[in-house]
Amino acid sequence: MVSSGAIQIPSRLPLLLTHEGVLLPGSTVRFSVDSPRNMHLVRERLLKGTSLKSTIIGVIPNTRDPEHDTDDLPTLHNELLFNGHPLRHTLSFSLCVCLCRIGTAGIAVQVVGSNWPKPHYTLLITGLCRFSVSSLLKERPFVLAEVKQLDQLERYTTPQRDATATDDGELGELSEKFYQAAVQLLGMLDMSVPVVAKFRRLLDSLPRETLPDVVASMIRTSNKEKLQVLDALSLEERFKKALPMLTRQIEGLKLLQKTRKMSPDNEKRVTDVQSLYAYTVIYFPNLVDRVHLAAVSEVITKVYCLDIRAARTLLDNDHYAMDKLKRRVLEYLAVRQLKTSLKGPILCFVGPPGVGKTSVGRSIARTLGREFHRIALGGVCDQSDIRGHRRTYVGSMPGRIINGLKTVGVNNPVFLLDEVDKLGKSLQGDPAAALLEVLDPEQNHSFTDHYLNVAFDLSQVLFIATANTTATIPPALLDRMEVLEVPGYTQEEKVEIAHRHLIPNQLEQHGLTPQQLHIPQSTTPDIISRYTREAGVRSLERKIGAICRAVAVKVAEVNHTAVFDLAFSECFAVCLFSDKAAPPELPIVIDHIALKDILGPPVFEMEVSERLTLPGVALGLAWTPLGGEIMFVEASRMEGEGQLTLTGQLGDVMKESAHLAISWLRANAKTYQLTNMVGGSDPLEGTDIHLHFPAGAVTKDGPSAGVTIVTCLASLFSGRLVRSDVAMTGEITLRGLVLPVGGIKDKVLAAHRAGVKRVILPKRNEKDLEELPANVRANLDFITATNLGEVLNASFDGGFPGVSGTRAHPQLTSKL
Ligand SMILES: Nc1ncnc2c1ncn2[C@@H]1O[C@H](COP(=O)(O)OP(=O)(O)OP(=O)(O)O)[C@@H](O)[C@H]1O
Repeated sequence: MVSSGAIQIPSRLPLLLTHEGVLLPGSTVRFSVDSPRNMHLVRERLLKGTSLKSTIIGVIPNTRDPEHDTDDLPTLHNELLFNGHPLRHTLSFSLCVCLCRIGTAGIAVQVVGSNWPKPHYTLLITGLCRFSVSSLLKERPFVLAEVKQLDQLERYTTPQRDATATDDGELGELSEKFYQAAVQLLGMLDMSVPVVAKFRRLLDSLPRETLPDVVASMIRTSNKEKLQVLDALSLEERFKKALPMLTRQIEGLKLLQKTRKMSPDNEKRVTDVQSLYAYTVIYFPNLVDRVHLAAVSEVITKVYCLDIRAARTLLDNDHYAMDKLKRRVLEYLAVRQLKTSLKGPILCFVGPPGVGKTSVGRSIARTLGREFHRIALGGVCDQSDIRGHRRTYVGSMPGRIINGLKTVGVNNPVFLLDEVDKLGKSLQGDPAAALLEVLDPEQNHSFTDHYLNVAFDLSQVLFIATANTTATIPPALLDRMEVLEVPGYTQEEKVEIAHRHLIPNQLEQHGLTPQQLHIPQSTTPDIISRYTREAGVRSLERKIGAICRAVAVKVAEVNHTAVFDLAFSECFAVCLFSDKAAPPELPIVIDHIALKDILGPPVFEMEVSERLTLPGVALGLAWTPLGGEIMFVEASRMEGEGQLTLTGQLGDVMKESAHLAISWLRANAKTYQLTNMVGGSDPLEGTDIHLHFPAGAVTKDGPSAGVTIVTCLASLFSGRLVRSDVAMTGEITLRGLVLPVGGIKDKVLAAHRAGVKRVILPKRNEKDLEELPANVRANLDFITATNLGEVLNASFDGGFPGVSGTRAHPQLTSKL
C-alpha cells in the first residue's frame, strides 16, 4: 500500500507516544497526556499552532510501562537502519521500541488541560491513516520524525472504486463475509439508539477496505488485538485479524440475549451500547469535512489550558483594587477548568462607567488565551441586529454575533456584550428576546442566524455582559446572568490606579517617557478632586492625556531646537533612528501651578461647607447609574396660604416623600418646637414653602431623599444650620421611621469624595458598610438611625431641641 493521490499527510510528524489505547484510522480516541515529551508536543505544537496542519500528529502505541517514559532514560547510540536510512540520532530505549511500530496519523480535534491532580492534557484524536517512521529528526523537546504514509486518505473523501468490491478472489470473499458479520452485529443492537442507527447507515456507504479498522475500534477488543490490526499492512491480513474479533463479539451478544430471555421481565434487545462503544465516536462525516477544510480554512478549535496562578497574576497586573470582582472571576475560571465545560452562568459586571468592566473582560480573554470581541448593545432596538436579516431583504446581512465570529475567525472567543442595560425595543422586534437564545447554554448550541439560515454552535463562546444598572435589564435576560457589582473607586485607589496604570499608559500613547514628564504623587489627588467628579477613572485618564499632550508640545519644541543645533548628518541620523522625541534635560514636573496652566481653573470646588451656611439646606446622597452623587436640598418659606412648591424635575416618588416630610413635621411641630413665620405652632399656617433640588436639568426620583427633606425643613422651621460635614440617605414613613435604601456603597463613596465627615443612614443598612474599603470606613463617622428623631439629633450641632434627653440614644455614635 503506497500512498498516492492528492491528499497527503505532512512528511514530518511530531510523535505522541501513548501507553493507553490504540488509535486506528477512522476512530476517535481520548488520550491522557502527562509525560514530559508528550506535554511539550501539546504545548509547542497543538496549542501554539494555528493551522490545520499543526493539529496533525503521529500516534505511536507503546505498550511499555508509562513510568519509564521519563527524560532520564538510559540512552543508546542507535545504529539501526530503518527502511534503508541510517538513524543518525542517539535514541532512548523507549524510542527504539516505538520505532519498530507502525503508527496512525491523526487530527487533534480537542485539547483540554487540567492541573488536577497533576498537570496533564486530554487529547481527542481522530485517526486518519497508517504511517511508518522513516527516520527520527529530533528526540527533544518532543519526538519529530520523517514518516511514510501507508494508507490512502482519498478512500474517505472521494467516491471511488472499492478495492475489495471487484475482487473475486480471497479478499472479495473475506470482505463480504466481514460485511455480513458487521450487519449481523448491528441487527442485534437497538436501532433506536442514534449511534447504532448512524453506524448502520455508514456501514453501507463506507468502502469495505476501511471496515476492519472501524469495526475493530468499536467492538470490545484488547489493545493487543487492536495492535495486530494496526500492524496488518495488507488488507487481506487485516480482514483476517479483525474477523475473529467480530465473530467473538456476535457470539457474546447471542449468549447475553439468551440469558436475558430466560428472565421474563428482561426481554428487551441489547441496548448496552456504551460497553460496546467504549472508545468510539464515529467521525467519518466530520473527517470528510475536515480534510476538505484543510484547503480552505485554517481555523481550529483550541480549548484552553489554564493556569489559575498565572490568571491571578495577570488580573492583578492589569487591574488595581477590584479584589471582590477578581476573586469571583478566578472562582469562575477555576470551576470551568475543573469541569472542562463551558456551560455555566453568564457573568454580568454592573457598575458606573470607567470602573474597568470592559478591561476586565479583555483580561479574561488574555488569561484564557482567546480572542476578544466587544459587541456594543447600547441603542440596539431591532432583533435582526442580533439574529441577522432574512436574505430576501435588500442590504440584508448577518447579525452581530455571527459578524463577531467572522471578525475573530475562531469559534471560541470571549464576547463582551457591552451595555446590555441599554437595549431598546421597537416594532422590528425585541433584541433582548434574541439574546435569550444566545445566552442560554441549553439552546445556544444551535443558534440560527436568519442570514446564514443554518444552526451555528455558540456553546464554545464565553459570553460576559456589562451594564451600568440592573434596573433596565429585561428580567428574563437578568435571570440568565450572575451579577457582579463593580463599585466606584476611592480617592486613594484612584491615585494608585493613576500611577500604576493610567500615567504609564498615557505616556506610552503619547510617545513620552518618565524622563520627560513627571506627575508627582502629590499632584494626582488635585487632578482627581478638582478636575473630575466620577466613580470611575475615565475622566482622570482623559485629564492625564491632556497633560501629556501639553507636555508633548514642549518636548517637541525642545527637540526641534536641539535638532537645528546639530550638523546636517547628525540631524539626518536623529530623524532616522529616533522614534521617540529625545528627552529634555530635566523631566517636566507637573505641580499645582503647571496643572492650572494646562487644565485651566478647577472645575469642581469643595462646595459642601460653603453651601450649608444658611438654614434650610441639607445634603443628601443619591444613586445614579453613573455612581453615587451628593445632592443638595434647599427650602425657603414666604407668606402665603400653606402651598408647597417643588422644583428640580422630581419623579412622583420623590414628590410624595416631600409631602410625607411636611406632614410628619406638622404632626411633630410641638415636640420639636417648630414654628411658622409668625411664631405659631403649625409650620404651614400663613406660609408657602418652596423646596428645590438643584441640578434642575437632571431628573430625580426615589424615596431615599426622605430624611434629607425632613432635615432641610426642620432647619428652615427652626432657623438652625445643619452641620456642614454631614450627608444622609434614607426613606421615611408617616410615623417617622427610617427605612433602608439601596446603593449605600456608591453613596458613601460619593460622600467621601465630597469631603463629608459624617454619614447618616438607616440602621438596616449597617450591613452594607462591610463592603466599603477600610480607609473609607476609618475616615467617616457613620450614624445609623431607626427614626427621624435620631436623624435630626445627628444632623445638628448639639442635637435637636425637643429630642435631647428623651431621644438622644447612646447608639448614635458609630462603633465602626
Ligand atoms: N482597577 C483598574 N486598574 C487599572 N486600570 C483601570 C482600572 N479600572 C479602570 N481602569 C482603566 O480605566 C479605563 C476605563 O475602563 P473601562 O473602559 O474598562 O470601563 P468600563 O467600566 O467598561 O466603562 P463603561 O461602562 O463606560 O463601558 C481603561 O483604560 C481601564 O484600563
